[in-house]
Amino acid sequence: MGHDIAENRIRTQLTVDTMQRPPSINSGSSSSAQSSRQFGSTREYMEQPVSPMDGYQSTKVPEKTLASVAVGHQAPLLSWEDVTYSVKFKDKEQSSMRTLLHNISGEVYPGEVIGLLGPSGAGKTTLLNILAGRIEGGVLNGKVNYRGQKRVPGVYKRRVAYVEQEDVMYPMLTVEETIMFAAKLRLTENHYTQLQKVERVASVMQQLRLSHVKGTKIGDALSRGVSGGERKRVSIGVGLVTDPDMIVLDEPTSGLDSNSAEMVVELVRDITRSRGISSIMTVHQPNANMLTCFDRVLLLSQGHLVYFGSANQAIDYFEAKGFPCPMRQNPADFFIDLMSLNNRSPQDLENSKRRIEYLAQSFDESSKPTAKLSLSYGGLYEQSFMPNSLVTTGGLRLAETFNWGTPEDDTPPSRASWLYELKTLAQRDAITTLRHFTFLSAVGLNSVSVLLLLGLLFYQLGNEVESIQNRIGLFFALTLNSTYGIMSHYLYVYYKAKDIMLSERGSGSYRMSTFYISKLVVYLPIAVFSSWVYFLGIYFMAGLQPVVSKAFTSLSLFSVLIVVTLGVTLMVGSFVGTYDLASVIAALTVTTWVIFGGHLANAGDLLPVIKWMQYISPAFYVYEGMVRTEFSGLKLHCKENNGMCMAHGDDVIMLYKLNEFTVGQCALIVICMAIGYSMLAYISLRWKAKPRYLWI
Ligand SMILES: Nc1ncnc2c1ncn2[C@@H]1O[C@H](COP(=O)(O)OP(=O)(O)OP(=O)(O)O)[C@@H](O)[C@H]1O
Repeated sequence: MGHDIAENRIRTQLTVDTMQRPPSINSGSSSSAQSSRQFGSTREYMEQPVSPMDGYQSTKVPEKTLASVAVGHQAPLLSWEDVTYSVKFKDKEQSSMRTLLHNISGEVYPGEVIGLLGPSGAGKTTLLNILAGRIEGGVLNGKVNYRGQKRVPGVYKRRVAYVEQEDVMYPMLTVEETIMFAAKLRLTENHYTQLQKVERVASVMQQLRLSHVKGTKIGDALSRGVSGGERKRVSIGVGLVTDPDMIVLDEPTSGLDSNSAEMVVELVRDITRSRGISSIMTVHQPNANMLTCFDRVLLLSQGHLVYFGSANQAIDYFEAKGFPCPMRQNPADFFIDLMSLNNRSPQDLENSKRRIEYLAQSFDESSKPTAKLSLSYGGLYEQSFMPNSLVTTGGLRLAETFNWGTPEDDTPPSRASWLYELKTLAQRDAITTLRHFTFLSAVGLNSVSVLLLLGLLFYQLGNEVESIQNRIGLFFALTLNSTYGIMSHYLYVYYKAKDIMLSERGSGSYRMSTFYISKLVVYLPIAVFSSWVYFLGIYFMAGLQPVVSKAFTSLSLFSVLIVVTLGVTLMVGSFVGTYDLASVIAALTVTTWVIFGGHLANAGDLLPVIKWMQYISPAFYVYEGMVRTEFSGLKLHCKENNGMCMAHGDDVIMLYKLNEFTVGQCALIVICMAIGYSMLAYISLRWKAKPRYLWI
């Protein structure tokens, strides 16, 4: 019912537009009406062969012209000309270039909402990413101007809010916290007081109708949170809180029911108009109501621009081309059908290819006169291009009153200070980590189970000769467990955080260094303190030497091992693209450390060709250091009939050849490794996570 009303609204609007259009423009319409075919359904006429010239003579001035001149004296916020994008395409035999976008031109004005529509694979996301400055790889040609000038990446990415298809947010934060942290990170403390940020967050939540769920967690597949529509609105809120010039949304309606989807699109339209910003969004299959929210639609098919103008007039335009929209059909469905390849038979496929080719070619021809005009900045359009009775949308009208200032005024928004940024990120990391129930449970369970298992297994070892093997085994078990435990727990949470960082850094939210250090600041205390719990518990349960300095030395060595392991975990996590591969590499690394840790093979008896691996294993130094600390000065009880008795712990050290380094040297080497691996982790992160976007 709602859709029928919307379709009628579009059609009614269409009638008004047609009546108001200047005679020169209307003439095309009337002649085309005669030439348009009369088929029962969209499908039927689409399967008919189309002559490339059929309807060509009746081409009207495209709506792009109308929309461009509708804002006559207003310069576009963003304009793009002849954008062509190709990627390397690997066939079985050879690799060649495949062009995904062909000479796409257009522009968006302040206060305007543009819908990017087309069938799957048409190139919508590709074009959107190019316009948002988020395209990586391939060859990009053409021109994109922001406020009439070439885009400056550092400025542009902070002026444009990009809402990804997948909502990348911390599930444990509430709606309010999510938007508040975005405000804290992206609104500098020099320009905005805390109160102003709070007010701004409240206003964004109100505008996006999120106030009633401000205390609800975002949630994810594992924990319940806000609804899909609300989550999408939070993503939009994160972008809006910085007051961007433009908001770019990739499939904001995907996965939402039609009511929620409509609400999202309507809100974007309202915000665009009330704030005088611009919006561009891809929508896979908008219903008729959503279509009315777009000031203009940009229709893509097979990487070609097929139409760019108002949705109302698109129906008329296509009718002029010989493709009337069947009554009662959702115009958006009609557009998509018109632009889709029909694979039902080779003949259908051929016909649909020719139809798309024809539509692309005829739009390209008819839109040429305005392409250059739309890229000019600040200048007045020629009055002769301006029809007297244009139907402008609310958004476009609002845009006329919007004043940009001059491009020279366009200084980049300043950044928060390094310390403030670190404090904010660490605060956010602390909250998200402490609310991460699964993670904390895993860490807690590991500590308690290791304490109980090893504590009971090696309970009160005593000073008999048999305790030598048990002591050695205990130190091996401790190094093994701590390294495996750290890698498995922290690698996963780091990957999740890295995904969010990559998305947030795309908008220039914060520095890589603050992200990395905040992770260390939060992860290290949790990792170290949780390991102390079981280390000290086991130390006393096993009855190791009750000397404070020995307990302290072993604990310190063990703590540094935790730090090194965390450093290596972050290094693998930073360097390797996927979690699956990283977890395999991490497991392999720990296995290698443990194999060469000095326990499984006698430290002094390794072949020279592999002995070097011992020296890169932190487990080796920590193991040697702990064994030396425990056994030095230890008196063992020899039984009378045991001729091979070792009465002193130092003999054990000699027997296992764990006397290559002093305890102090072991500690120093592991501390250097901890610093080295942590730095390598940061360098890997900078190198691998550095965006390599193409800019034109
Ligand atoms: N990096 C790439 N390498 C090779 N092909 C690519 C690459 N990126 C996109 N494509 C191809 O380009 C075409 C357009 O992709 P794009 O994601 O822009 O389409 P879309 O219109 O957004 O589709 P959908 O609505 O299904 O998301 C598709 O055929 C896709 O497979």
